[in-house]
Amino acid sequence: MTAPALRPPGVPAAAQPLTVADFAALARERLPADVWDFIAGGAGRERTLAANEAVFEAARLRPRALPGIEEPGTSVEVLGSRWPAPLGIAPVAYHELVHPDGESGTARAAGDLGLPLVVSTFSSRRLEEVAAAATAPLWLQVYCFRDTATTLDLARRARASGYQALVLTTDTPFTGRRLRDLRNDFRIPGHIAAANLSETAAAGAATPGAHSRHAFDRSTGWSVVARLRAESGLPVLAKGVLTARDAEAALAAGVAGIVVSNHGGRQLDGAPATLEALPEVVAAVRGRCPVLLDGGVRTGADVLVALALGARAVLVGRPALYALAADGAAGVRRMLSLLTEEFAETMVLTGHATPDAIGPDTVLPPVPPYPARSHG
Ligand SMILES: Cc1cc2nc3c(=O)[nH]c(=O)nc-3n(C[C@H](O)[C@H](O)[C@H](O)COP(=O)(O)O)c2cc1C
Ligand SMILES: CC(C)CC(=O)C(=O)O
Repeated sequence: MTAPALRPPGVPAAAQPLTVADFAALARERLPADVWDFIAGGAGRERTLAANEAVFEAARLRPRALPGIEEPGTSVEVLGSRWPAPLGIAPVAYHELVHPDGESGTARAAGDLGLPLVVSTFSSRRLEEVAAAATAPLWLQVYCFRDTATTLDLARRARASGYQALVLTTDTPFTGRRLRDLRNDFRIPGHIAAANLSETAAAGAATPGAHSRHAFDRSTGWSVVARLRAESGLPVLAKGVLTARDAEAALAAGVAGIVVSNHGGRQLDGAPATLEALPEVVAAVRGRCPVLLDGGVRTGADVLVALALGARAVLVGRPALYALAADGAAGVRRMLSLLTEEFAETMVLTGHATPDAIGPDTVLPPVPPYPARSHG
């Protein structure tokens, strides 16, 4: 693995990013203000955005004295694949917004660590091109378009190019009310494309809010899961489930997995933090499918807390873009390595030799009031 070239000669090793927060600071320095706002921001008053991280920060871990673990095993099995750590990259649109390496760079980095990448419908590289760069599992995230042919075409192309699952986003009949983007009149720059979509389907995608309002199919119901499965032959996960009721509906529709997610606080402002919602969903699912979580995961200890409360694995969204902005594929590689190392160290300090052993007795449940977070 090559070291990231973030450190000019003469700059001490300590100046290297050591945390996701360090990557965020570098990204903020490097990105135009409106692009930063598009990525870092959320919907409405950004209460849910803030809560995602704050609830993780409020969690307390119970240490284990003399744990007697030389080297923990960090790998987990998800949908028949073994991941070296319970960690993957959530679908985020337009990686080229932050670095010319784009999704191909992210896929290379994830592949170097053997960790999965969920490619967004709004990838700035064609899903086939991303597959060519990948060496670890790829899943394709799917939005449902009013033009059904567009949706089904994505499902078929995913199968044809070796993707292992589809991730149906269920919380976005249109994009949330993102005040930063409205105030900035944010548009995706002209040289960056929604590369997976035909010219007709992509028309207007430069303004994501307006595009979603005319292009997304709001009449979509759970029957689409069977349709996507039949069209692609792939397992379908539902992303955006926060309640027992929706978990039941997803299972009844035949999903292979559930991602507890509030879309990084970008949809319903006031929705629970994902870590708050996780126990309700896990209890409803009763082991019938793997439950993943995204939203607010920023450290390896956060990964362990999510596993303790019943997640099989977690996904990170913004951290991938921050790391890509900071140093392209090398940055993403370093960010994923840091999280994996932190997770392994936290396993030892809490006395866990394998992820399966991490149970609810490992954490004291987070207690409000949660610390206030600033999101720039
Ligand atoms: C800039 C940005 C773009 C996103 N694009 C998509 C997308 O295209 N499809 C999707 O399902 N979720 C999308 N998401 C949501 C992420 O998949 C994920 O739910 C969220 O980022 C997780 O929270 P985190 O950023 O705190 O890790 C996006 C999030 C961000 C920040
Ligand atoms: C282009 C957008 C629809 C991507 C998205 O889901 C988001 O910005 O949260």
